Amino acid sequence: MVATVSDLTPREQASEILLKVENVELRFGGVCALRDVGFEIRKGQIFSIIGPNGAGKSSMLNCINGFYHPTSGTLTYKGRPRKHMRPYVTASQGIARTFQNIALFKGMSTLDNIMTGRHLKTKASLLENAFWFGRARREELEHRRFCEEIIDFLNLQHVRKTPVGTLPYGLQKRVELGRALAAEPELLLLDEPMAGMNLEEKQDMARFILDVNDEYGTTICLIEHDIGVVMDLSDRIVVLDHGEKIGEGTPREVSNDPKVIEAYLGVQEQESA
Ligand SMILES: Nc1ncnc2c1ncn2[C@@H]1O[C@H](COP(=O)(O)OP(=O)(O)OP(=O)(O)O)[C@@H](O)[C@H]1O
Repeated sequence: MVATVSDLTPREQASEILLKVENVELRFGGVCALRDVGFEIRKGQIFSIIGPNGAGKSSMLNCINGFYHPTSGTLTYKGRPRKHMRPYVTASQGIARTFQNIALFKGMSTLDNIMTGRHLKTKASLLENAFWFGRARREELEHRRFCEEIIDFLNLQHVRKTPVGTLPYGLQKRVELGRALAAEPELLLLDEPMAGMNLEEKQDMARFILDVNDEYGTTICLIEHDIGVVMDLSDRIVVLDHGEKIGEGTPREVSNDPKVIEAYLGVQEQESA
């Protein structure tokens, strides 16, 4: 199926390509999760991937952060094509992500969970860390200061010492965002950050995503089923269906694309009616 791809706005053209996905195919035995998928994410964009259940959205994020390896095709990040890259390598190159299902240490506090996002920034040796002297001590104080800034930024001060397992769902999702931000990502992958949230929690999360993009300059790749949120937040959207790209463009272009309406948006409307 040939997807409609619209022109970029002048602002998008002016910013460089951070991630280029070309002809990516991903197979699990007989299941083709992604087939010939391609798109570009430019620096500073909020880029969304949408589509029905099983369309291949999470598989795409998993390819970007190195959790899955495409069967064929290329991913080029910051100008360098890469193959078979492990998640810790992609993380060290500035790609962070949150998960569809919350993946936090439930018994640990908000601050300690966010601190775990700093571990790739640690340079002190095992010995220095074991005895907490010299570089280890200095680093931990710097990391703590950085994480406290994130806590302020995300309005989590009132729960900074609370074990995250006792927090309401919306706040846990916010802590997960904080942990991803602690890694100072250039590209932040958000897998359904609003799933299971009430309206107020969604509005808060949408505001934080915009603030992260605006204040930290972080490029964001978002998967989200709430179409209203996607249309409000995104600079550009790619639409997948059965592993194939069926549309791409601005929110307005995508929402007027007959193929996208037939495969996804029309169904969404019927479901919410
Ligand atoms: N590890 C895996 N092993 C086998 N099949 C997989 C695996 N991961 C994904 N798939 C299959 O790939 C296809 C795409 O799944 P994926 O989770 O990427 O879709 P999705 O668009 O994220 O769906 P949802 O919106 O429901 O999360 C599905 O058919 C799924 O069953």
